[in-house]
Amino acid sequence: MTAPVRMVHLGLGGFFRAHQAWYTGAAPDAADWGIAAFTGRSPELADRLAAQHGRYTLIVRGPEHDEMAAQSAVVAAHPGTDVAAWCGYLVRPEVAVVTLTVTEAAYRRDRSGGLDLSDPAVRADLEAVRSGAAPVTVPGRLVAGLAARRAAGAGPLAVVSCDNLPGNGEVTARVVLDLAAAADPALAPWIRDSVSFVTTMVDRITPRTTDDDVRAVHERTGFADAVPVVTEPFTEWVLSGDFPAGRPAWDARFVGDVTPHETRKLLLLNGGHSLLAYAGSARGHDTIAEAMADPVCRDWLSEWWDEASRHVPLPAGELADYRAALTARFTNPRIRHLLAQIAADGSQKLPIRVLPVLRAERAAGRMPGAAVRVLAAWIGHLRGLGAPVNDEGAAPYRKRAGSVPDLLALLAPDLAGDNDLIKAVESLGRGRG
Ligand SMILES: NC(=O)c1ccc[n+]([C@@H]2O[C@H](COP(=O)([O-])OP(=O)(O)OC[C@H]3O[C@@H](n4cnc5c(N)ncnc54)[C@H](O)[C@@H]3O)[C@@H](O)[C@H]2O)c1
Ligand SMILES: O=P(O)(O)OC[C@@H](O)[C@@H](O)[C@H](O)[C@H](O)CO
Repeated sequence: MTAPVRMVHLGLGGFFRAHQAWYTGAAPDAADWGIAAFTGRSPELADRLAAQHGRYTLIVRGPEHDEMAAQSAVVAAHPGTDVAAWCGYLVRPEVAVVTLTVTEAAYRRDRSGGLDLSDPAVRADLEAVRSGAAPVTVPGRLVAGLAARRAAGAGPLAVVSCDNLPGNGEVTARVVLDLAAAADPALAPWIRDSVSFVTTMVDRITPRTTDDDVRAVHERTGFADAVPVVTEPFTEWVLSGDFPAGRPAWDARFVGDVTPHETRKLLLLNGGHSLLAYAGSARGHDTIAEAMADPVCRDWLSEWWDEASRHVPLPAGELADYRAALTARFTNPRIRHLLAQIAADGSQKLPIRVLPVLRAERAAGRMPGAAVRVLAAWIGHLRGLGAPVNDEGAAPYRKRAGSVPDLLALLAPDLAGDNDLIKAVESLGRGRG
């Protein structure tokens, strides 16, 4: 029997299906928790998944073999443009949880961390929310859905961001409340009272599915699955916040403060990924595992982990274990995690994954060679080295990529007067030719 829809997801992609949907399907009360999932933008995955009634295969790819399991937590799939269907779920009192995996850029923040009200798409959505037309951005869709819920008297619910952003619950609350306050003064107080913005650390490496994966699923299971998902055996989910209308009995960790866990993961795992994406692709590698087989990249990663670990508030033993586990995960030769996939949206990722270490090290009077290397490698990438640039926010940085001081003035104005840092970045850039 199909589970009733009690969860709604925005950003239907690989990671959501390997992580939140997997946790929901594996929960002891899975029969009570169906998910209606919406793509962020293009309809393609929704159409393909809907044609399979939401069913897909999760390929859990270990270093030696694959395990394949049919997944059924997703009971409806819709294109993100179907705002009527989106609001149609949010007005149901039994819908208790909204999850998000929409990428860092989709939160549309300005430099202060609030909603970027100068963004034309945000301004258009402000008008759309006011006039009852269909919004396009993620904050716009959330606000439209919450306005519909309020009007229907459907009660409180939880919004759970699962994107790689520090304080992703607070980030989501801020952009939603900024838009709501600008659109309808009565809506923001209702959201403050009725919506719980849960903060999470999510972790499961999920590379893009390839045609070989599609073929392998068909051969092994007999199911002609057009949209299987590949992931690694490791998985982790740490959450902090309330679920006022209930939640599935996920086998996750619930804590008062996610910060130490997210700092560990964002700096060591994601920061390490970004280092390899820019510096490793410039050395001719295509995947994380290939870069890990290069002793030069391995040394660079180890330097980064030494530097970043100083700024993770966890015991040394725990960090050593995490590094060992990360090494095993990154060297899994059967996971083809493309450096080009990880390199995308660097202008959004560097400030989160690398700049906190750079700032803290400079404040302590040290020159952090590894953080400088990631920055120099990203600048090299903007100049055309390694993985191609796939980043909507990159244009102003590309214009300034010829000058480290100009680029720094835009990326991190507080560091722009640091001449020693500028020299260090420039000299690494020269060294890389
Ligand atoms: N892939 C991983 O290993 C992994 C692991 C942990 C967390 N995450 C988080 O999940 C996010 C999605 O990763 P994925 O692997 O599922 O990617 P994906 O490309 O498979 O899916 C991304 C989804 O986000 C939507 N989207 C992208 N940009 C958007 C925008 N500007 N506005 C609205 N929607 C947008 C897409 O339409 C799609 O539905 C990542 O950005 C990251 O924050 C991913
Ligand atoms: O998903 P992104 O684009 O934010 O970052 C790319 C990778 O660093 C990321 O997806 C990791 O694989 C993931 O965070 C592991 O849990």
